[in-house]
Amino acid sequence: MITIDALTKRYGGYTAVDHVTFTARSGRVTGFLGPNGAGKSTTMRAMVGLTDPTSGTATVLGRRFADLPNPGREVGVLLDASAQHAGRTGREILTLATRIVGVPRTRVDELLDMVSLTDEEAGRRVRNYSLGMRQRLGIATALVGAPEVLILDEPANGLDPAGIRWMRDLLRRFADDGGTVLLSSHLLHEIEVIADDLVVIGNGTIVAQGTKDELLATAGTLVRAEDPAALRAALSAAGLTIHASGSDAVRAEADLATVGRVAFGAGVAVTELRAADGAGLEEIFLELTAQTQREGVAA
Ligand SMILES: Nc1ncnc2c1ncn2[C@@H]1O[C@H](COP(=O)(O)OP(=O)(O)OP(=O)(O)O)[C@@H](O)[C@H]1O
Repeated sequence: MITIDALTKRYGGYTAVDHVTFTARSGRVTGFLGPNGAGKSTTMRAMVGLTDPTSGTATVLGRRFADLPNPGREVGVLLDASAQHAGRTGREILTLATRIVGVPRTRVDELLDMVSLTDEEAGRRVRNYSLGMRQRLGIATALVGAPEVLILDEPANGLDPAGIRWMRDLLRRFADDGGTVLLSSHLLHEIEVIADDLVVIGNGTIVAQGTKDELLATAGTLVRAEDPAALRAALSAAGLTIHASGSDAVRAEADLATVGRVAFGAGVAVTELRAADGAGLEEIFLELTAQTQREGVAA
């Protein structure tokens, strides 16, 4: 379990993280989601003692990271897959990690197997690794001490679709065995298939959190009609909050039955009616974090 309580980090007059509070629970994969510069890395660095909070606390398994007796046995950390020594081979890096954490060298082959790096790949220097291979090696390094908690910053970066599926299965098994997983991403699609819970950060503050299912439910209903203007008018007249979705569809903040009834009552012929699901969640994410989007995405 990871507990973040009113965590604030200021750099001079700039507040990078502002009273952030959330919990990543054991047995769950928690996705930490936010656009570039939202404060994800700063929060994660504070969790593992690399950044001193200005105020507030971050604890892992009930203790500050610095107070854990052998952190490598309790918490696996991957903050930057490119931070490994480029001149060492993958096997050398893992062997060193086993010595630091204090586990038998035989663990290296188990780990290589776990992250699907072949013997030949493990013998190459890291400077010749693709980003995806670096991520696999980084995840293997995080797993060296068979920790209870995993903290991974953008671990899906550089992974191809098969790699993302592999990581999802690995993290799922880890959580199903009772582990706690916190992983960050600025891409909703990467995280929504993996995460059970979501914490959304924008501009240094938490803008939404809950189970993925809860957040999906708030995504509402996607509806399309032959006459979009009549549909919008009917939904608005019924007091529903609506958002444009694509060129002519509408996302309404209401359940399927309500939206269907309103359209039927107004005599509007509907051509599509479904739960807004992932696409809706993406819109919510963009709306919630709109102020922090450099590209100025409209809410
Ligand atoms: N050492 C520092 N000094 C000053 N500002 C910093 C420092 N570290 C981070 N920041 C600022 O704090 C804000 C949050 O940065 P952070 O790296 O936590 O964001 P992020 O959500 O991880 O973004 P990304 O998805 O781009 O990695 C940014 O505006 C960043 O410029």
